[in-house]
Amino acid sequence: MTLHLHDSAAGAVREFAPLVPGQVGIYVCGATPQGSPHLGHVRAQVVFDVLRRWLVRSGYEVTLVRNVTDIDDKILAKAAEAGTEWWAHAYRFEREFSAAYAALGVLPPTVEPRATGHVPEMVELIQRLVERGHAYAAADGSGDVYFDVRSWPAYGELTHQRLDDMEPAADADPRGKRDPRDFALWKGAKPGEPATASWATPWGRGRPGWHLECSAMAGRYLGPRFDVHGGGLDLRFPHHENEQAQSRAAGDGFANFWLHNHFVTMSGEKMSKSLGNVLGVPHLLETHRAVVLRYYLVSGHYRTHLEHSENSLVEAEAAYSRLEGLLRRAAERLGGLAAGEVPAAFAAAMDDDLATPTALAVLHETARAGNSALAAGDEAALRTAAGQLRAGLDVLGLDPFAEPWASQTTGSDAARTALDVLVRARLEDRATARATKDFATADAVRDSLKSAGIVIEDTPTGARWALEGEQ
Ligand SMILES: Nc1ncnc2c1ncn2[C@@H]1O[C@H](COP(=O)(O)OP(=O)(O)OP(=O)(O)O)[C@@H](O)[C@H]1O
Ligand SMILES: [Zn+2]
Repeated sequence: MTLHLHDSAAGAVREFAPLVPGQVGIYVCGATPQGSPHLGHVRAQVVFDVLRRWLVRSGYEVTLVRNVTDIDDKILAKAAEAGTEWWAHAYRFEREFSAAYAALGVLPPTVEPRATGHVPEMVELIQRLVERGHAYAAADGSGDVYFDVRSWPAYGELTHQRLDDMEPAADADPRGKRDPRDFALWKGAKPGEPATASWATPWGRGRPGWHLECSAMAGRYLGPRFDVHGGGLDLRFPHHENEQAQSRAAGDGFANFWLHNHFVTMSGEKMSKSLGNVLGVPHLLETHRAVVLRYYLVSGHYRTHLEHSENSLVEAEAAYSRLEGLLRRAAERLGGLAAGEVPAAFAAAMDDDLATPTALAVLHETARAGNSALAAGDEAALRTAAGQLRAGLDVLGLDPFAEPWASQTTGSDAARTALDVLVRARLEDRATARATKDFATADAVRDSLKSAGIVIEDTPTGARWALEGEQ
């Protein structure tokens, strides 16, 4: 089977074929850094990071562009509230987003363009639209420039909507518009706004409309036509519909596939700053390992919502510890461990529209096979299973021996060595007690270790220990 992806524009799963053999260009809508990142924001980036890793593993060269919308009405409003410069506000939270992505093992994009650095590309795109009769300067002299939806019969094609059924675009004063559904490409500067928040254009000073930014940046780095455009489900309309309309109306083919991730939800509702039901990433990292948060995000299919609960993170910790535990024991037994090929069933699941829940189930099967091989002393089978497990986890960004996780465990490795010395001493006491048939003492040792979360397994070569959930 080859890779198949659900294309939201087609409303169906389609076979994926890159426009240029061997190369894939992906554009993912990044953050509007008006506040701190929450778990939902990170889910979106983890989803496209997994797609990228799977494409790379499948032999493609991937260019991934993720923008930062560093100028926006909400940023201006929040900065004014906080009494800071908008650009300082945006950059502060941009850094928080970068830190959250890095903490969860999201690989840096190939390039991360900021909207404010691409005004010339935006002006050029508007000019093309004006020349082709698809954009016009507002009649009220506000300096706004609008996309003329009636001039583009394909408007609505991405989300399968008819123009007549659509609501007015609420992004600017409707008085300057030819049609209330026309959306702003460019927003004229208003009195009282900071001078630094506007740029000179043929239509006067102003700042970019949100949709225009993404079209301009995608075009700059990926060209007029590219393979995949991604983002959260909430961006399908109006953001992505408008991106596609303006790029195609300007003569660009734009995205070949549209992928949309579903939400992290709480009580069934999208985790969202405006609803106030957010869990900040730094806050979650105080009580959960980053790799476990990532395991949890990957454990759901990207097209289904992921209802957050504390219990699901506890389950993720137990499930990931099982996989990690086998890898650590295998590395210990084999004196190191190389990644191998992913299991065939894992590849089939990933090719089936990134079916990560199935892919993870395959990895748990692989770990079980590894555990049996370990117990049976079959090193060849153990090497194969553990190598496959590492390869699969690497695709999901969860390989404990790869960065960023490998260096994070250095400290705990030292702690683990110390623990090993202490536990082994207790195991020797137990062995001595058993040898003298003092079973009461032997059992007391076992019980006291158990109450500390340490389980003992008696093997033909002596007793071994593991942390609960790891065995
Ligand atoms: N709860 C969520 N689950 C999954 N993805 C999300 C969630 N919230 C936002 N995203 C995605 O994160 C990316 C960056 O979003 P953006 O900065 O525009 O935030 P937003 O949607 O305005 O967030 P909020 O609703 O919290 O204000 C987008 O692709 C968006 O769809
Ligand atoms: Zn976008």
